[in-house]
Amino acid sequence: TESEVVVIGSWASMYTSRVRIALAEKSIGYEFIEEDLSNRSPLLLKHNPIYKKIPVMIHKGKPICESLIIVQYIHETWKEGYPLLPSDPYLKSQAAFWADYIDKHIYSGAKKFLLAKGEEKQKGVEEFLGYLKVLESELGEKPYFNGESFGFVDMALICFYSHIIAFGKIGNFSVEKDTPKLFAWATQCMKRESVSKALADPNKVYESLIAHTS
Ligand SMILES: N[C@@H](CCC(=O)N[C@@H](CSO)C(=O)NCC(=O)O)C(=O)O
Repeated sequence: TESEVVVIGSWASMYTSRVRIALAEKSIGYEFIEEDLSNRSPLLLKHNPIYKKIPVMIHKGKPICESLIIVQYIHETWKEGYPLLPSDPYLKSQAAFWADYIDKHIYSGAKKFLLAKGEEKQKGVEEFLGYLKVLESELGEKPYFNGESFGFVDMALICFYSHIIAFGKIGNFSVEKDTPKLFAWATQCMKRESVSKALADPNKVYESLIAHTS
């Protein structure tokens, strides 16, 4: 693979979608390699020997791992075009805080109820909705987490949207009813081609989740 930019990822991986959104916002072309995590490729093992996870971005032969770090690398490497992070250090710190909050709570929170039954499941769903409500109150009346324009935190969360819809099917909650502000925000983000082209179909995500959690 001699393309200048290569992404090793998967259609079902929200973290991979994050990188695809960032590259699209910067109009950077790349080669995409679909990884089979049940049978990892030598390329993945070579370029992410520590975590053996996707996504990995390979730029001029050198690997960058961890989706938020990849987005920051893209921001710093391709300086022209759409800004992926605020230039102000304080605003950048707040964006990093909320992206970190998302990565600490959203997927791990969902896993609590995806595999649970009955009382445990209900408790897990309430806890998960609690994390979404914290994000909802952080969003407040702003159109985007970063304020007036789509930015780093928006990218960090919207990549989960198809999964959150699928989680709602399993956990019997509705984003539209339970977190209406997030629903309105996501609907707005989905109008961006960079987002709509990167996210998996929620039904496909749902099918793969129940296949893996039944
Ligand atoms: N913090 C990392 C998480 C990547 C990840 O978990 N990727 C998953 C696929 S997406 O659900 C993965 O590679 N899982 C394989 C494994 O956990 O072994 C990031 O932001 O890039």
